[in-house]
Amino acid sequence: MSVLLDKKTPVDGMQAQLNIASRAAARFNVAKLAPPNFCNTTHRSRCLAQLRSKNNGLEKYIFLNGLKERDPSMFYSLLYDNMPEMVPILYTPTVGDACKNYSHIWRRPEGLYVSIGDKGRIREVLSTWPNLREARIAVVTDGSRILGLGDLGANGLPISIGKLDLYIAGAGVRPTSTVPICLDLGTSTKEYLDDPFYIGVRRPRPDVAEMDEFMQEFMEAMKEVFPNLLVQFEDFSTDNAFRYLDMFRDKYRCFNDDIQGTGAVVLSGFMNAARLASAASGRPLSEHRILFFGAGSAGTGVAKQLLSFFKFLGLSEEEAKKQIWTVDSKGLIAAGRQGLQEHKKFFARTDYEGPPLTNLVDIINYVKPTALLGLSTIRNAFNKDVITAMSAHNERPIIFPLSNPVAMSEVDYEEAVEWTNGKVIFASGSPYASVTRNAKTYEPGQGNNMYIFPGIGLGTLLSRASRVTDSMVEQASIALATSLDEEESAASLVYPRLDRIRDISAQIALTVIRASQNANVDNSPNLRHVTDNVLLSHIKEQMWHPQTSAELNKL
Ligand SMILES: NC(=O)c1ccc[n+]([C@@H]2O[C@H](COP(=O)([O-])OP(=O)(O)OC[C@H]3O[C@@H](n4cnc5c(N)ncnc54)[C@H](O)[C@@H]3O)[C@@H](O)[C@H]2O)c1
Ligand SMILES: O=C(O)C[C@H](O)C(=O)O
Ligand SMILES: [Mg+2]
Repeated sequence: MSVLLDKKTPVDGMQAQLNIASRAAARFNVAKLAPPNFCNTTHRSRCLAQLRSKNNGLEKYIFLNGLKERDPSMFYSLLYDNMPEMVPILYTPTVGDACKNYSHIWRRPEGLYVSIGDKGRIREVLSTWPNLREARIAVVTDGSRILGLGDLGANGLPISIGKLDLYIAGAGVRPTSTVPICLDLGTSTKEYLDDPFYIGVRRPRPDVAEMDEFMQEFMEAMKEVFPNLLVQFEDFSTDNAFRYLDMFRDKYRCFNDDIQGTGAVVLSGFMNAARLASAASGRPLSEHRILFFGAGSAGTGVAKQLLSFFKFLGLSEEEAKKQIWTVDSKGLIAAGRQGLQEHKKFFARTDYEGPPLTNLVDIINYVKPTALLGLSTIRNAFNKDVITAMSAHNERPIIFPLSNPVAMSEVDYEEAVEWTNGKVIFASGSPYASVTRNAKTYEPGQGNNMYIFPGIGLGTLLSRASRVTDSMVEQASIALATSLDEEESAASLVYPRLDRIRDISAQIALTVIRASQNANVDNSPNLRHVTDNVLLSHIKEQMWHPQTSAELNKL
């Protein structure tokens, strides 16, 4: 049985190695040095009250980070029970602030840095990780495109930590089996190079050849040092994101969250959104027209995955491609444009030969899309004119401003509701609160890959799949789309509520395991011969659980 799988054990390993304080806390109880009226249940409420007393997101992040160090069992227990409140702090959007300021708020080592200077001895550096034997999932960033915030260099580590917290809380992956990694290759951001507190190497980023050599050595060393590891690539700048996925996906157990995870999560939300829009307009599903504003790693990854939406309806790949238009900073992407980057060529329109179309409203009036998806990092790009143009063509326009964090969102929920008279079908990358208008409450969806990667990871680990195949990712997407319960469907949601994420991750893991078996990349033969019900119970049994408050009390 895998080490991911022990249930209800207190957290130690990596935490204990890095957290002398947590051991001190354990001794504190044993030695009965607690204050006379100390009780863990009250202390739990005290911790929550302390969290809520902080004035801003970054302060809350720092508080939670400290709690994780002092008392990891309490931290995970609180996170598990309060995901809708705590996820936006540990993850998007506040993790963006934590990254930007990481060199200033840094308190202790909490992940693995592999620097460009380590080239030639990366294996040795990786071997210093405290929980070598237990390691199962690494989230690896090079800090070059953190959310929509640009090149944050070595400050990118919190994004890996935040993703892994979601694996732990959202899929029951054991904390000691997670490995947050930041590749410290320099930064092109002058502000950091000039900052006396900057924690990374002070140099510009390497050229492609040097970076490729580094990455080859890194991935080989990862496989040697952590033979059971799944690698999730996160927030690499677009060219590198595509290149390393292509270079490594058939050789190592890895996937790229921004390309594949985002593709899967948006396909899933789009399937539900298209049904709602078609119910209002009577338009056949196969006639949806999708306009992407932003054609980077995320935009292109999502567009490729959305081909499946049309293929499920019987369209060929060529026919499916015709339903998709892409826009970058130079306007509508047409095949005739000179110097198109490689990843933009696939969706470049061959049927547009006019002068460059650069204004989004003009593009909408030309394409007449049913859906507008933003992955551009351009705040407020979907202004009132844009949303009004979408409304003019659609009874219920599908508007997904997917850029993160909130400060990069193409449109805020309140405005989208206002400008469409409440008709919008909406999902954003970062969380928004519900909106009440004319006594009616509208609830936004959150189209964030956080709904997908925990289940893909869990399924990959339990099946011991040697690769993450396209079919595993696609099946994950379908499982998410069909996971809405009755109440969520009745409320016309396009994604399930976050507090159900564990159940959903289990469902996703099941389909990922089945897809790995169908692709013959699985290495857990026992799981092949059980029914889906038995497999689902097995998955749930394998999930790690933080201690409950009653269990904490017994310590
Ligand atoms: N919701 C999610 O789960 C999710 C997942 C991954 C990425 N994202 C977000 O998507 C955004 C983009 O990520 P990426 O990796 O693709 O980044 P990127 O920098 O590679 O892509 C940005 C794209 O937007 C285009 N763009 C920039 N300015 C523009 C303008 N003025 N007009 C039109 N297009 C413009 C660029 O040409 C490029 O094609 C980020 O904010 C990221 O946080 C969200
Ligand atoms: O990190 C997120 O919130 C989603 C996504 O991976 C992103 O890069 O924006
Ligand atoms: Mg990302």
